[in-house]
Order: sequence, then structure tokens, then C-alpha cells
Amino acid sequence: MVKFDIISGFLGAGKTTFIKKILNSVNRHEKIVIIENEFGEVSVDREFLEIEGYEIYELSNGCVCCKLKGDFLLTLKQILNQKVDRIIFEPSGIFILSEITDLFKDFEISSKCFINTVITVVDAENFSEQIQSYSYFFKSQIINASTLVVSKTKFLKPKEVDLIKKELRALNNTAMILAKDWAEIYPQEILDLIDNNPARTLYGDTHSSGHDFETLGIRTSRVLEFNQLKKILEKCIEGAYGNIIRGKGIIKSGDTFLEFQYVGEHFTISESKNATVGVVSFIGNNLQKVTLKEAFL
Ligand SMILES: Nc1nc2c(ncn2[C@@H]2O[C@H](COP(=O)(O)OP(=O)(O)OP(=O)(O)O)[C@@H](O)[C@H]2O)c(=O)[nH]1
Repeated sequence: MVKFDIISGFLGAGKTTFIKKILNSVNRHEKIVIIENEFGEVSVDREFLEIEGYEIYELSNGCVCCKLKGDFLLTLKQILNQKVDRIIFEPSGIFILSEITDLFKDFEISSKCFINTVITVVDAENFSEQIQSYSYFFKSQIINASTLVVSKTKFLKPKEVDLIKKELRALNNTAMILAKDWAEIYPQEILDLIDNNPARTLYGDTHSSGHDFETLGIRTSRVLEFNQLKKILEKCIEGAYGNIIRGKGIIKSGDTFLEFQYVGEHFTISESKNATVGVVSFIGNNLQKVTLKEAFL
């Protein structure tokens, strides 16, 4: 039977970063296929998952728990017709975990593949804001996890991390909770996480409350200097382009490319070594799409 590992978590929690850690830990002889579901119109994560030798399937511009359900079923069936040992699935940040149960009711899928584990990445830095404002998605992801991996702990005091752990435990009293600096997680620990923490029965509403988020995704050849990009992202924090919850992208800058990550009013800009194209993606509410587009085109 093919293992199907779900790496869930709210927008920008650190799912892709954690998948990279998994790929660096697993047995290289395993045939692994990755399915990326991005809510935004364009897929940026492929550019970030620069570990070679893995097949990546992308489903963008919607969520596989609703709009892309049919595409997801077809993709899964296509993958299961090949020789594969493990599928790692990164749902969009606003995926309703319990909806996956429906997909596994399909005999062609359930006879070949089983949900091996559900890891939910929880963003420590943005925890309070996200659990309050997006509690529907957030709590469903926490309640249904077999493992809760807390990210960005280094930005908080140990006492604050302990409080988050307590809140997580109150929502899910059986999941293993891992809340330490990711640089200190060993490959063996990751292997134990994925293969020794079986998924539990997923529950919750089987119909989502609606993904009322707006998106803007563009491919661009615009060249920006570091400071120009920084200014745009500062304006995002000020609310000049609406309420941006998540932004990410790659922008040409001189002879190189810059990668930016924007999550809950924090952003980073770094050099991107492998990028070859400019692409940006934003998710939020009341997006000022025209001005935001102008900034990047
Ligand atoms: N310092 C630190 N940064 C982290 C950690 N986890 C994630 N990040 C950063 O958080 C940002 C978002 O991480 P991603 O892995 O892209 O998050 P994601 O959940 O895949 O995002 P979406 O798929 O867009 O929802 C990136 O800048 C990461 O480098 C962590 O544990 N520590």
C-alpha cells in the first residue's frame, strides 16, 4: 500500500520548509511523489522545493477540498498507476482536513493507498492572530493532526512556546507535539514522526464554510532592487494593498533573483539561488489588485 502523508498548516506556517526536511531525511530509495495544492493562481512552491529527483504535481488556483476535488482525484489515480512508495501531500493553508476522508471513499484510491500520517505545522509567531481570525481552518487542522510541529519557535520566549503547547494540547490530547528549533531536529526524529504516528479518524464539518479569500498571482519579468522590494512589502504591512495574509514570490534583481516571504505582517527577503522566473502570489481580503499588480509588473 502506498503511504499518503499529509503536511497541513495555515498559510505560511512552514509546510514547504518542513517537506524539505522530510525529503532530506527519508530513504533515497523510496519512490516519493509530491502533490502541492496552492490556493493562489500561480504555484511558487515548486521553485522553493529545489531538492532534485522528486516528481512534483501542482494543483493551483483553488483548494482540493472543494473547487479542485475532481482534479485531485484524477491526479491521485494517475500517480497510483505508477510504482510509488509514498505520496507527500501539501494542502493549501485553508484546506479543511476532514474533507480528505471523502476522497478516500473512492475504491480505486483506498485499495492502493492509505493516509499514513497527518502532520500539522503551527506557526508560533502568528499563533494568536491566526487562531482568533481563522479559527475554522486552524482548529480543524490542529484537531485532526497526529503530530503537531510548531515552527518559528526561535522568535518567541520559551514561556510563550509553552503556552502555545498548552493550547494545542487542549485542542488535541493525543497528538505528538514537537516544538523546538527545526535546526535541531534529526533525520531519525523526522522518520519516526512520519512513520510511527498513524493518522487518526478525521472529523469535522464535511462542508467548508467557504474560502472567501482573494488571490493575486502573476508571472513577471520586472527587475527590482532589494530596497525597492522591501518598500513594497513595507507598504503591504501598512495596508496599502488591502489585508494581505500571505505573500511569496521570486523577483529578478540585477544578475540574480530575490525570494520574498510575507506572513502575517512579517517578511523576509533572501537571495534565490535556483530561480529562473519571476513569479508572485498574494492571498488576503480586500486586495487592491490593480496597485499591487502595478508594483510588480
Ligand atoms: N526561522 C524560521 N522560519 C521558518 C520556519 N518555518 C518556516 N519558516 C519560514 O516561514 C516562511 C514560510 O514558510 P513555507 O514553508 O513557505 O510555508 P508554507 O506553509 O508552505 O506556506 P504556504 O504554502 O504559502 O501556505 C518561509 O520564509 C520560511 O523560511 C522555522 O521554523 N523557523
